[in-house]
Amino acid sequence: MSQAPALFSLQAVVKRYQRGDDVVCIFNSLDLDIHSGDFLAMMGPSGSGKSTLLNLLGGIDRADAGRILFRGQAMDTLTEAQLSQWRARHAAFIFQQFNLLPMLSVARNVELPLMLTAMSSAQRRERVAAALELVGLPTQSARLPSQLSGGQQQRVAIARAIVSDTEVILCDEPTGNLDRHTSDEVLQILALLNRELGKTIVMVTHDPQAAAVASRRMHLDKGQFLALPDTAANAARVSAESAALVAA
Ligand SMILES: Nc1ncnc2c1ncn2[C@@H]1O[C@H](COP(=O)(O)OP(=O)(O)OP(=O)(O)O)[C@@H](O)[C@H]1O
Repeated sequence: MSQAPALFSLQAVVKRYQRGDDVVCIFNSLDLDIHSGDFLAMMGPSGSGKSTLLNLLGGIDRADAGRILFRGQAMDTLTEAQLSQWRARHAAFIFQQFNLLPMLSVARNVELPLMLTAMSSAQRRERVAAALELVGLPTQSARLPSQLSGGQQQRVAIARAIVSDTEVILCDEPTGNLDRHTSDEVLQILALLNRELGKTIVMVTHDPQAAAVASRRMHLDKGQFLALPDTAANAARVSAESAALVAA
């Protein structure tokens, strides 16, 4: 029986940046498979290339050499317009700074990714309401981002990321601006999206407690990944989930 291809397969990926007269090599030959349903936490020193990798996965940046396959199809052959279409259908981003538009209401911020689709305004309203419900903010739709706490703003950003129902969510330090309690709330929502809706999540984080929520942890250093062992807490969670699945 043939095995389904990885969702993302990075093969001998090279990424370099020009810095003044120098060329800095971020990835010399990076290999990585990410599977559908993974919740992958990426850790590593500042400047090791974690955000660069998210940008490569999200089609915002391109590799200088090597291949990035999505479901077995090469992303590097796509034109810029095709890449934008691919992003709209397959990948959403969540950032440390939330990146909400301050002059738009919560509902309008969440609706933005749908404005490029053929959906009617009634369909868009329905989707926005469902997304805000899912992140626990059903009554905040008319407010402006500045009227919300940091944790609530990040939940709006999560609603915006899920409103198009993309299968991949790419998170760059999603809890970097939040206190512990609020971070935990945001992480629980991400875990729920992964567990209940099957979203594939790739999360860059410096926070070991955030990484512990993921099902797979990797450490990026000097252009290569090391898999990190499961924590006891995570192993217990995975085993409880497996037991629940077996019982179902
Ligand atoms: N567009 C760019 N042009 C030039 N250099 C860049 C560009 N983007 C990133 N870099 C450099 O590439 C390296 C990796 O950057 P990246 O942001 O991916 O690291 P990171 O691991 O996410 O860091 P941090 O944890 O501090 O966010 C850094 O040295 C950065 O300065």
